[in-house]
Amino acid sequence: MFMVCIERWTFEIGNFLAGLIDMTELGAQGIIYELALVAYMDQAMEREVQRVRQAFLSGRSRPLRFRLQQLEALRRMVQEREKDILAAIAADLCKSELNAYSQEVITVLGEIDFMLENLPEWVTAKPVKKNLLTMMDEAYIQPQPLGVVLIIGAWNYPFVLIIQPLIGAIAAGNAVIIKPSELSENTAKTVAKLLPQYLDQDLYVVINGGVEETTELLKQRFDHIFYTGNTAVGKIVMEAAAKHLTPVTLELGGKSPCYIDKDCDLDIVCRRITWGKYMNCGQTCIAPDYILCEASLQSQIVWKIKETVKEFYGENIKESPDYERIINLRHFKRILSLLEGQKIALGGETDEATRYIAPTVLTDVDPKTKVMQEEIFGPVLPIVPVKNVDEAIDFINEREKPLALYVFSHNHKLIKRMIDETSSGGVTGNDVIMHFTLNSFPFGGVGSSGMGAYHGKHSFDTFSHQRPCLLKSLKREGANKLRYPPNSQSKVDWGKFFLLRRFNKEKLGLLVLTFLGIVAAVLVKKYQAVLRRKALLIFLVVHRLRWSSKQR
Ligand SMILES: NC(=O)c1ccc[n+]([C@@H]2O[C@H](COP(=O)([O-])OP(=O)(O)OC[C@H]3O[C@@H](n4cnc5c(N)ncnc54)[C@H](O)[C@@H]3O)[C@@H](O)[C@H]2O)c1
Ligand SMILES: CCCCCCC=O
Repeated sequence: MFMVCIERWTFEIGNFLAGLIDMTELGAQGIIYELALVAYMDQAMEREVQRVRQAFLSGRSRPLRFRLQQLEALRRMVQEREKDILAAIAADLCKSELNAYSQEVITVLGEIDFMLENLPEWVTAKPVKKNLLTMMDEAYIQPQPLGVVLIIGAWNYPFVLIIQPLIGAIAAGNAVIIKPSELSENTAKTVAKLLPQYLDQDLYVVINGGVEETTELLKQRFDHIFYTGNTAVGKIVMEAAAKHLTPVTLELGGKSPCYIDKDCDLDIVCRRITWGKYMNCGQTCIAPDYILCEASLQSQIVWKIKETVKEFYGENIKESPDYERIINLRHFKRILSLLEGQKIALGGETDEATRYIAPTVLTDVDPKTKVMQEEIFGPVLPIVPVKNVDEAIDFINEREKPLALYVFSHNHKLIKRMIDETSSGGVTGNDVIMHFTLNSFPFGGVGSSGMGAYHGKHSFDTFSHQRPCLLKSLKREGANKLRYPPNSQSKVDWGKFFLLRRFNKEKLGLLVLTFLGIVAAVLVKKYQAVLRRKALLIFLVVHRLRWSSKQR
């Protein structure tokens, strides 16, 4: 109905404009038709967000029992439809089902189990310390859902990057709109098909689409936006969120450095780096982006990575089920352009038809070249020689704060120093990627690699409002006189005493006396009858004794 109206309106205005601005009738109508489509999409998005908001306002996402049921249903979905999910990821990234399971499904199942186990404790109100003014009151923090949350996912781990934040948002009692990446379209379609079969259809909704749809979606009002993707779009998301003062979590990227100290076991170091760098064909947000080491280590590192690549992927890497492909031609060409003018010490073979790029290492890389100016997000590993750890630290600190930092050394003090003197979203010493797997850690960036964090309890906190609740009684009004006008020096002094904890002996003595007086008054009131009986008895005994003595 709305569309029909828009079309008629388009036709009229189009004709009018064609005459007015001397354009062909068709051209003007075309422009207006486009505008009308945008308006239509805008309305459709608004209606969809309204529908989800109504569901949230019904209150049914809040009870603990409901949240646990939905998380259990999500777990059932992952278990029962595992084949569909793995097939979709495989189709998007040319990934084996075993790898898709280990990299995405295990993480999701682990996160759901962790939530189910801990949620009953997390949702309960937590009492807080009180001060002298509130010691008779009830004071606690009650975590509450934020409302309607928008989750925008990236394509490189297309399942876990939308489902893991969804778990946190459900656990915290929110309604959720999920916008998967359009680049991993098979996973996007599968999630859109499966979620409504298992979860509440009005509270948790998938909206698929590209930049245009996301732009329209971002015009709507949300209570939180959780975005995963590149830094440039992160800025667009934050700008859109600012219009409604919506808080954001931005899970972005960056160039994660990897420093190799000469005091280490290079065989082990290179095996770990090879695993983390070429997993998912280098398309991992926390993959080591480049290596910093002394120039003399380069040739050994190249040799050992070469041996490990052979061990992991065999002689014919293209045939390996463990080696993925680049997501699309645009990214394929972008990565190839980073190789221009570089010394390729390993790999470099490519095949455009299958978007294959071999595991590649570049040596003696000049920091001013293109490969060191942007996040690589592909299987290319530059080695930048530095003189020592001091130079490595300076190198890192002169650049944007990365999402991850890796340091390899037998020297524990050197690792600690590197941690103390640099900044990054997270750190793993003597390994790569692994800090992502520990759900007691907050996962997120800092500076240009992002803001906010998630995983486990950190997800629950991200999607909750920590609401301070103070419950006072309508009695004890006398004590409140202190804060009511007219103010006086004495009131300020008492305020200082109660709130600043600067104990003034004189005032404290007075307070103790007052307190003892109150205790005495209470005791007297409580034991009034007994005291009266005792006093009467004493009086009678004394009287009787005096009377007896007089008789004698
Ligand atoms: N920190 C993390 O957890 C994490 C995880 C994965 C990827 N990343 C980072 O993400 C980047 C790769 O992802 P990507 O950005 O190529 O993914 P992408 O192209 O899938 O984009 C991410 C999302 O943003 C939306 N989007 C794209 N352009 C937009 C626009 N102009 N306006 C509004 N929305 C838009 C897309 O529809 C998609 O849902 C890398 O930098 C990587 O390091 C970070
Ligand atoms: C082992 C899974 C790593 C997922 C990292 C997410 C960022 O790309």
